[in-house]
Amino acid sequence: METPPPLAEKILSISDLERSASKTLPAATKDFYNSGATGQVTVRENSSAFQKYRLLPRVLKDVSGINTKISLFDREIEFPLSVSPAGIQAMAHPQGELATSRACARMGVNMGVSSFANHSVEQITAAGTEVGPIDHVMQLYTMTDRDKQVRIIRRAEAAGCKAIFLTADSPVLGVRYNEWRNGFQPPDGISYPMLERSSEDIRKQSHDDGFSSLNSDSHSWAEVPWLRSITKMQIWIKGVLTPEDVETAIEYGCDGVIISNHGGRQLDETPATIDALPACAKAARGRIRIHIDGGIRTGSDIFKALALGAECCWVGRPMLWGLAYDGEAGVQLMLEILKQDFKRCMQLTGCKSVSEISTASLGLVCTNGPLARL
Ligand SMILES: Cc1cc2nc3c(=O)[nH]c(=O)nc-3n(C[C@H](O)[C@H](O)[C@H](O)COP(=O)(O)O)c2cc1C
Ligand SMILES: O=C(O)C(=O)c1ccccc1
Repeated sequence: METPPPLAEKILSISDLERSASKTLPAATKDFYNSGATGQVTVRENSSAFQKYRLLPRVLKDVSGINTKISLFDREIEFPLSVSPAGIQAMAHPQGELATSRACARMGVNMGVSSFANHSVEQITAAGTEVGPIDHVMQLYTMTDRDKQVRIIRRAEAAGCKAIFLTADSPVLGVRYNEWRNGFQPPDGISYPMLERSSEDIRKQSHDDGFSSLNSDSHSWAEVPWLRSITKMQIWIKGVLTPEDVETAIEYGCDGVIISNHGGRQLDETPATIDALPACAKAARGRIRIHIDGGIRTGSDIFKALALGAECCWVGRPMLWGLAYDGEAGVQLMLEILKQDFKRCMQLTGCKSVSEISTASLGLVCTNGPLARL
């Protein structure tokens, strides 16, 4: 067997990682991971919308002994970031979710387990826990087979997951031209153990048909009391974009919401999550936890999201690029880049702890005129 070439490139940023990973992945996998829905408007805007904000540093502030930590699920994580649940990680690296879990544990952040993971929740939580303290959450869709859904919940509980992330933005998959053009299917040998689907089962259907045969488009808020009646895990709603739905999540007694448009992969032309965040955070008035994902690629993106009212950010594709680049070490590198970048951003804006990050450090770029204060 040939030895692989040394990792020659210097990876300093998440865009370096994206570039490198996109070269190594097969075209259909790269398209599946990187694309958004329909016209690609939201996937692009998720990242570009951060650019309307500028940072306003306060100078000559003592930032020695800076603390980037936040509390989540009864313990501290190293900085306000975790890894979103994303399916089919074994296409990026054979170790897939096991490598992600180990890297998250090594870096002191948490991880979401997709119900379309290629390893079981038991294996994934064990892999991380062997390395260090880490909390996992189990992502769920509303499924056609309720008994199967209950089995997933019981397995997640037994494996120590702290929360269910109910993905609420996907009664059906979004319009994914790339998948249809490429006839996208996961490669042979890949299974979905949480969904009890073997590699042979998966290859009998398109990804789109497989998704809709497992998940139900008759989902509703009634899912929440049902989940509450069968589990003590926290219940979070993933995919909220409006203050109205924040209010509803509060009425239903949910523990948190993820302001998310599924990385622009579901309904295109939804707002960038950083643009949806302020109204959602305002509606929450501290009554429910507000987290965000979508387009976060730098430390200043994390900083801006916190300033605008999020408690914590999550990243999806950067983890997949890290995995494709170098497995566990690649995901660790991705997290290290974001952690160091966020820390520098705090130091240079003059914020010594996360609680000091507020709109006082942000300005809004106006096309004609000076920076608007928030
Ligand atoms: C390849 C891929 C697979 C995903 N699979 C799931 C999934 O199984 N369940 C889910 O709720 N979200 C899934 N997501 C959405 C992520 O959880 C997250 O919302 C999104 O990736 C965040 O945007 P970002 O990739 O720009 O960071 C997936 C995203 C990608 C890119
Ligand atoms: O592609 C996605 O966004 C997604 O949610 C998903 C669903 C099933 C398997 C893999 C990814």
